[in-house]
Amino acid sequence: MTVSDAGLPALHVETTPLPAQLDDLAQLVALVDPRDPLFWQRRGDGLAGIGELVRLEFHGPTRFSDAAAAWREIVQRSTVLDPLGVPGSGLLAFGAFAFSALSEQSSVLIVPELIVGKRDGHCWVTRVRHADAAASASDSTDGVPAAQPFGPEFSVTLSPGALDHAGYLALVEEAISRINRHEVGKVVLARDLVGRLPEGADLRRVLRELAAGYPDCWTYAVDGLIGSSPETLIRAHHGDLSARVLAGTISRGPDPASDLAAAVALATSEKDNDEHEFAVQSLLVSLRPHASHVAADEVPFTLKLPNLWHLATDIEGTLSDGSTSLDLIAALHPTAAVAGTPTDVALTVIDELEPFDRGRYAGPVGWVDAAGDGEWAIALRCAQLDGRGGIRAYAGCGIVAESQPEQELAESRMKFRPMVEALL
Ligand SMILES: C=C(O[C@H]1C=CC=C(C(=O)O)[C@@H]1O)C(=O)O
Repeated sequence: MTVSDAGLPALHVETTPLPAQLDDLAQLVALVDPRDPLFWQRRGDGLAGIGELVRLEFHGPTRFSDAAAAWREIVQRSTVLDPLGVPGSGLLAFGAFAFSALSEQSSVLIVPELIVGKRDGHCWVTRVRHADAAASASDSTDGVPAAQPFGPEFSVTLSPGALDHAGYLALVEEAISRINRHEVGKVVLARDLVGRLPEGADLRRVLRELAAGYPDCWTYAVDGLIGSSPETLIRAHHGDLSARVLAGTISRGPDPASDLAAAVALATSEKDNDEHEFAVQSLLVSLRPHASHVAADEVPFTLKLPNLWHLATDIEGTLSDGSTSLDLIAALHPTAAVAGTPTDVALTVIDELEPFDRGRYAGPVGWVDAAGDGEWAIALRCAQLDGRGGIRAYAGCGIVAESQPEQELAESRMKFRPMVEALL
């Protein structure tokens, strides 16, 4: 953490309901910083963060518990006036966590100065300041700040990074050999694409493309991590918990008949159902100590996205131990959808085989509020910006005994599509 416990701030937070004036999704995304956006959105509801009032960084194996402890302390010291009480109103921090305890990349919690939110027909603005700072003149105006016009269009071509196609095929072959030697049951292996953003690129354009193209996914931007994820790691609201596990993938068909055939092939594929079951079980095992009444459908459903079909299982439960959503992501990460099974062996294999640091790819991304409630996705279909124009996108595939390297390469290409197309 960059701030010692003693240095954790006391905040004054005030949410003001707004007349429903944010009907248009473009308006919400237009509010964020074009170069360093803080953003969270799904199905037209979302949160735009403006300004960075508090930034906490964490590293290593204690990154989640340090973040949970720091957040508890900040909440305890702060005053929150929130007459609305809907998910996302009041005090909140956006967060993004590194996948690996060994990552060089920091994990962050960021409290914006201003949050504009839209949820279930409610719109609001939340203003946050240090408790000992005088309220500024703008605090007395209840409106939404004016959006800056969008910058010029730009295009970024992504090309293979640390791992080219041949390299990825070899990696998958190696993973299959290890699975056949019973060293590991399933392992998720990723590859990367790299590119350069033009000077001054307006990232709101990328977010707008992602949100419009993937409205049922979580479109996010936190500290240069940008993407659109279909996978909900955990949502916590007043004790109700929900998660969506995804694993098992097939390409969309080019016409209705072949598209339906693809969905049926996925739903009946032993390989994909095995891969999926690993992921569901890993989430259930990690969630049960914190929840009662945990329920999951017995058979996965096929989730249709614009670029592919996934096998999906929705899980619900009731929080039983007072954990915050930060405690829960600590318990659930990494699921078998992004690591493998058994988790510790899969992590070692990933570490040995992948020739790059995953950074925050496949880590939790989302937000936490003053009650500890929050929404956290798994950071998939994403890219990380390095602040100097460099951009690195990631996509991975669950490898099991029946995997075919060429098919996994093709699958990773489909998973890159959201970012590749949003940057074009
Ligand atoms: C690891 C990724 O996807 C996971 C989520 C859904 C389906 C997956 C699969 O079928 O392999 C992966 O487990 C990724 O998109 O980079």
